[in-house]
Amino acid sequence: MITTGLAHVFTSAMVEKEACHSCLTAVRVLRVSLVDELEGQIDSLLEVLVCQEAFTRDDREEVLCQPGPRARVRKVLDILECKGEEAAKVFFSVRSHQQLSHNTAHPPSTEYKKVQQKHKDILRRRSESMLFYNSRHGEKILFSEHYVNLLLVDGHQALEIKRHEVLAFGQERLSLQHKSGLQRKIAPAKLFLRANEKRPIRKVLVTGVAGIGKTILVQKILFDFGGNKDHLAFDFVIHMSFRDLNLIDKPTNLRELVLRKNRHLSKELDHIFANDDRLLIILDGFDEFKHYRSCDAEVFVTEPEEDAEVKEILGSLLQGELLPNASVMLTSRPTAINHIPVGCIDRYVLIAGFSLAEVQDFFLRYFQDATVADRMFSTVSANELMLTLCYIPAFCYIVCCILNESKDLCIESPKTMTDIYVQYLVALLRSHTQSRTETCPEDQGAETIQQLSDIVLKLGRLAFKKLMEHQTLFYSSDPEVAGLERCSLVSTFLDKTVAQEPGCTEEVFSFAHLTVQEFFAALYCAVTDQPLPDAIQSGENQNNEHLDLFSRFLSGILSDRNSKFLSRQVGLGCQEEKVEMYHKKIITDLTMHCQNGGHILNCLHCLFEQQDPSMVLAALPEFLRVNVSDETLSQMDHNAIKYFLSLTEGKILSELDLTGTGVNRDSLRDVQPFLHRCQKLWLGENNLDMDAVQVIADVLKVSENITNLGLGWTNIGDDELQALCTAIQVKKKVKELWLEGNRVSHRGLLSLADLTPDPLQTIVVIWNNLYEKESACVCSQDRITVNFTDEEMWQEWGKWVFKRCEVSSNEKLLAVLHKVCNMSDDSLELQWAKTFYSQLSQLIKRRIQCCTEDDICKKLQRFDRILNL
Ligand SMILES: Nc1ncnc2c1ncn2[C@@H]1O[C@H](COP(=O)(O)OP(=O)(O)OP(=O)(O)O)[C@@H](O)[C@H]1O
Repeated sequence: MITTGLAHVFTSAMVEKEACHSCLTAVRVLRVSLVDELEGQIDSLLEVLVCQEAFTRDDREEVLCQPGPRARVRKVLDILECKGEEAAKVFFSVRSHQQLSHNTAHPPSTEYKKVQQKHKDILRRRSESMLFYNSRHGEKILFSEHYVNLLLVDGHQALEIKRHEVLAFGQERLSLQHKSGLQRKIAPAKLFLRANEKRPIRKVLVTGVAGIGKTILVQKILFDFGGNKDHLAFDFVIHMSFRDLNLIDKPTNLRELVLRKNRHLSKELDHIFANDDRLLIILDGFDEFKHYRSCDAEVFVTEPEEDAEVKEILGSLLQGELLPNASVMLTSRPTAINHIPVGCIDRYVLIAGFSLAEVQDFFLRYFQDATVADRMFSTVSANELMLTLCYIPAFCYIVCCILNESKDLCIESPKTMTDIYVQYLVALLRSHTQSRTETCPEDQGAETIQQLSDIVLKLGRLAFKKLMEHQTLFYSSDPEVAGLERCSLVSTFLDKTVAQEPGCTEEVFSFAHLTVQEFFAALYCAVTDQPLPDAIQSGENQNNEHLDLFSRFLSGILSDRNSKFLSRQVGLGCQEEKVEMYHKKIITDLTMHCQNGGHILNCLHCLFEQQDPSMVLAALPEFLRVNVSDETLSQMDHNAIKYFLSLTEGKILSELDLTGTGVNRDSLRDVQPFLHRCQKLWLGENNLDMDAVQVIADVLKVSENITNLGLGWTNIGDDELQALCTAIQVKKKVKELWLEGNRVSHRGLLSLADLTPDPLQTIVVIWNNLYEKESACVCSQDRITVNFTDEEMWQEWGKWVFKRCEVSSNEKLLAVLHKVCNMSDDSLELQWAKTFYSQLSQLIKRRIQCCTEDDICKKLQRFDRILNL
């Protein structure tokens, strides 16, 4: 134990006289006055002596056996005399602390108050500009105008919640933030207060992933304290950052550490330390401390003037050996927290970032103009993936910068998801490598571009391997993860949660979001000789939906502009053969899906990511069939679809299948300019109100092409049908109208009567509000089908559905099976139905044989059983 600095151990004039002697002599000389002085605090003094191991438990028992406090003090002094000089030193040090904290009862002097005000003014001045990533030197962005509330919550995060968050998208991701914050939200000013807590909260650890706002929270506390706005009950707040502390490489002491940046405190520092219960010390960025692994060493200092290594001084402060009553706020990324001395933290706080309202507020403050902010925010919300990561303020900031630059400089704005992620990666790498190497001379130059790209590749490898294994959480025991732990940059991208399992705790890592993992995986695949996953190489839609985003990112990274950008910024060049191979693959897939009507959405996204119109010309399929059915489409999906449709301008679309995609009036208006080019337009299983039907009617009025229109299960009633019939009358092109599962009654059927047999040759109205007798006269025209009797027509239908099933993934196949297995027994007796269902059953069996996912396999088996009953 280091226990020097005896000048502060003795406080009275008498002590000064004795200072030349040893502590043991002082115990003897001061015996009488010590008994008087300490009788009121002997119990607490005794506890501290035991804690500091100057006294054993047996010593304590011996003291406590004495009758009354004065006798106890005498016993302590007796024991000290037996123990010798070291123990006497500790005793005086403890006594000195007790005296100092006793002094706090005195009202603060005028000088103390003056220095306090000066310190506040300085803090306010220092924190009034926002510390934005990459903000230009001298640029003044007012903190008060740009700070957005951060969501602070108590405690650790459960693993299940973490898993859910890593997988949630867009609005859902941001509303999870909101919900999880509701019960546990803390205001920055209340960090050191907790209801129902007997023990004071002195040591608070604030954690959160890279860029979540830890440093900005520190700034907020300093800013509010400086402006007398906070309600933190402290006289002084002293801020130190580990980046800065890294520059000190010789022994120093707490007094010097404080004065380095706060010379103005020198005159009153003794009093500030003496009033340590009114002092808050903020230590920011523990994970950046070059000695963070050795902070829990058992070497302590107990006096502010005692020289020691920085890590020893800070370790003592955190563990309450030095200024035991001072409050300390420590911030750190989760990666480093298990190097924080165990047991010293009274409260764990997690910064969860922004929820939707804060993201909007951020945009408003950034753009400073409500209209521009709204416009920019809608651009981001239209892009679900982009919105997902906006819960991280740094991401939010980078997105705004990118949008702003493209607005101001008229440069190309980021068009695709990959563009944004690439910029995010580069901005984080730049910001973190610069600041770290600048402040760690011993590391200087170590993190060269080469090393940077090595780390990115290591992360990419981990992301890729785990993605292929369908894993989003990785345990520290995994060798792949263990190999990464020692790189400082890794924590910029990997988030750490501590999992509490019965009997043990384990660290669990994840990327900030699954999309970030997919991005890194794609980057790895693009720049190394790692072969493409089989499922992607084959171009089949089956069993590879979990790789959809991965393949979009891959396409984006292999695109000309992003590959050049990445090679310039991170030194990672894409493999030339891969660029070409992927190019060809997109063209082949596009052609194939257009021809066979397979689900094409992901392929359209890959095309969109490339932003190369020549690829569509190269594809030139004979038919244009665009099947994006059975998936609720987001705005991003619409953008990819529209991009393709606009590139094929002037071409007839043999089919556009928007079945079960959640389209409504607005989304139909969005694609309206393209709809008239369709021959077959399938819009079934979407809830279509009169406004949506009106959009379809408008298209029908001008289209020379639409011959088949599918509106099954769209909740259409007689009025909507009437509107459609009027529109069909204009061009008289529609030949087939599918209206199964709606609310059409006899009245609706009457409005169809005029359109049969010309132009409408087939109208399917099974499962509507029709009663046999009533509709018998209209249905006597055999063009209108109200049940399954028309063998030939249903045979055609069966063929069409079956073809679709063949090119569908297992998940889509299951969605179709849900629909088509809902038939009455009578209908199943028909010949077409027998053929159809037996083909289907064979297809299911084939799929079961090569299905690798258990749950899907079980569902397929269930349908197989139903079909074979
Ligand atoms: N509350 C906030 N209001 C406005 N902007 C914020 C806020 N919090 C963070 N930011 C933005 O995010 C950036 C990163 O924040 P900050 O440096 O505080 O993150 P951090 O958690 O300390 O990250 P790291 O662990 O990487 O050091 C800031 O530079 C700022 O642009």
